Amino acid sequence: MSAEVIYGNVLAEELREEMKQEVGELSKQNIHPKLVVVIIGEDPASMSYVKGKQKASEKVGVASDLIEMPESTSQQELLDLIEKLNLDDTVHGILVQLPVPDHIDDQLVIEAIDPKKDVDGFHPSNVGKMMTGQDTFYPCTPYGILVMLKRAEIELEGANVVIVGRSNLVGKPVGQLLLNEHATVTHCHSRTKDLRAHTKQADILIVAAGRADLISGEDIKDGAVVIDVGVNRVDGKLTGDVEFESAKERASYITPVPKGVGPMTITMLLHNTIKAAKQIHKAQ
Ligand SMILES: Nc1nc(=O)c2c([nH]1)NC[C@@H]1CN(c3ccc(C(=O)N[C@@H](CCC(=O)O)C(=O)O)cc3)C=[N+]21
Repeated sequence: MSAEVIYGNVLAEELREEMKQEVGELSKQNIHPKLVVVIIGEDPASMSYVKGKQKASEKVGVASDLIEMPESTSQQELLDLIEKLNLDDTVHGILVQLPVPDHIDDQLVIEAIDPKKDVDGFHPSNVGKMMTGQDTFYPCTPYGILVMLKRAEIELEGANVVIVGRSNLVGKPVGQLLLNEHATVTHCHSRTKDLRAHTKQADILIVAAGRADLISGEDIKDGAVVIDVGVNRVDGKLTGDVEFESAKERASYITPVPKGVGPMTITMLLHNTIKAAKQIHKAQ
């Protein structure tokens, strides 16, 4: 078998076209969705994602401001900036690019963002809503994965989903979203005994461990759906957590890196920003 490749960039393009129409409609009601991205320090990888966000926003017609702060920014300065953005009625979405430098407590930063503007879906209030099956901002990468699976018409109800990685950004929330869709979810991580025994059982395998080539063809079941969330730089090239060529031979569907989950993450960020603007202005 050779898997069908799910190109996130193609789906992202379609969704962005739809969102562009919606932004056009909103502008007639004098609503202009605006995202502010805050980045601290000059990590080249972070800068590259942030540039992607700026470009996509422009295409969709979402205003996107970038605030670049030096590595030496104090925690209080950052919290003050967030407070100012919380109170600014023209700002609908606030994203602080993670990771932040070590001298800043990331959880404090996440909790400082007004949950109504928390387009990353990281605030405990929004995480709690997601966990209890309420409508809220879902974290962008998990939400992007859910949309990809649904668009490919992959059966989620009763599916054995195995997730490798348990971060607050991806592993934990993607499991929650798929549990809400009635999947049977197993979370694996660095302390899991016999990882392969688990991954081999997966109808849908989601790999978000941050280790290049952690998973290869021998680790997956014939006909599995493989979602690669890895973003590793190896010799300057972006690569996933899945050894693509061998996995592709076994899988029914597979996402590549790049052009897979990444572009969908950005798309769902714009979706959340539009949603925030509508909710703040109580638009239809
Ligand atoms: N508060 C916060 N929210 C985030 O959502 C967040 C974050 N911090 N910190 C970093 C991670 C990583 N992330 C990516 C988004 C898009 C691509 C993406 O579009 N990648 C392209 C290629 C980009 C390239 O070539 O560099 C692709 O996969 O095709 C990748 C990674 C969002 N993150």
